[in-house]
Amino acid sequence: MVAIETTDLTRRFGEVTALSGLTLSVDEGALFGLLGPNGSGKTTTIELLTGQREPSGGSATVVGHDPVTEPMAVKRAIGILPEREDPPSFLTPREYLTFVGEVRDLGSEAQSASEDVSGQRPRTIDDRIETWAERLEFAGVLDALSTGLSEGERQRVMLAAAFLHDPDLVFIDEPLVNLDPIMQEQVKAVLSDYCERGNTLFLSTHYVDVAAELCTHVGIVEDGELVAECDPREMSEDELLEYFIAEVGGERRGSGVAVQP
Ligand SMILES: Nc1ncnc2c1ncn2[C@@H]1O[C@H](COP(=O)(O)OP(=O)(O)OP(=O)(O)O)[C@@H](O)[C@H]1O
Repeated sequence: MVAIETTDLTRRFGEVTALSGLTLSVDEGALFGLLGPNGSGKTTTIELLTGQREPSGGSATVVGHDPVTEPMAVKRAIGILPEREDPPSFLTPREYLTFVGEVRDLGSEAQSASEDVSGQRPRTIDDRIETWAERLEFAGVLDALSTGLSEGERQRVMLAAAFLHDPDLVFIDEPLVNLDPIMQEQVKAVLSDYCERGNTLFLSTHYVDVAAELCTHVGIVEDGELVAECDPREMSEDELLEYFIAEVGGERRGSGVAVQP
């Protein structure tokens, strides 16, 4: 089954073509990585697929829904962590996640009986929050004001918010920014585990090593165009880096092509 399908998806901002004729298919259960240098159209793609922006041309289907005509159906079915999002500074992570849980209708009996990504069956929103806080190691700051959280702690709270309602499909724009190497490993394990359970992840990243290590399918974008697709499991990280460099212009550019420090 296909989770995401796009045909000639295009978005222009005045004179700038942020995305040009993207045609792509992502299977259910894939850990898909949209890999591209800065300004190549990754965030715009996520915005179009999640119904946050309308395309200038082309079409898309996300878990069977059109993000232009059925944005609310798409919103209900997915989780999302945009590139720059923080919990509100005057709320604690627990308060914020409780709010998200209420918005996601997790208080109802039917929802609270469902199995979450960890295979457990949390009964209440607070059980879910505790489970994610343990998994992503922010239990110690659950009741602290978010204004005092580190960048990495905020990122983990927002990750928990994206997964809280056990969606079948999650979009994450640059999943590992702001995380220390130990937390990166923890989050990678959560993401892989999520897909091994048959769910689908759509990541955007400009880090080749993230795509090489995590993804089952990579699409390389450059100047708003999909220039190549590959299975990173069939190549080493160095080979993917070489492939990427060859596809995005032949030279390694400090601003865009990157392996994490
Ligand atoms: N709201 C906007 N108004 C005008 N131009 C925009 C807007 N959003 C994006 N763009 C332009 O569209 C192009 C693609 O931007 P986008 O943010 O999708 O790239 P990206 O691959 O996510 O970049 P990065 O890795 O730096 O986040 C860029 O040239 C950007 O300047």
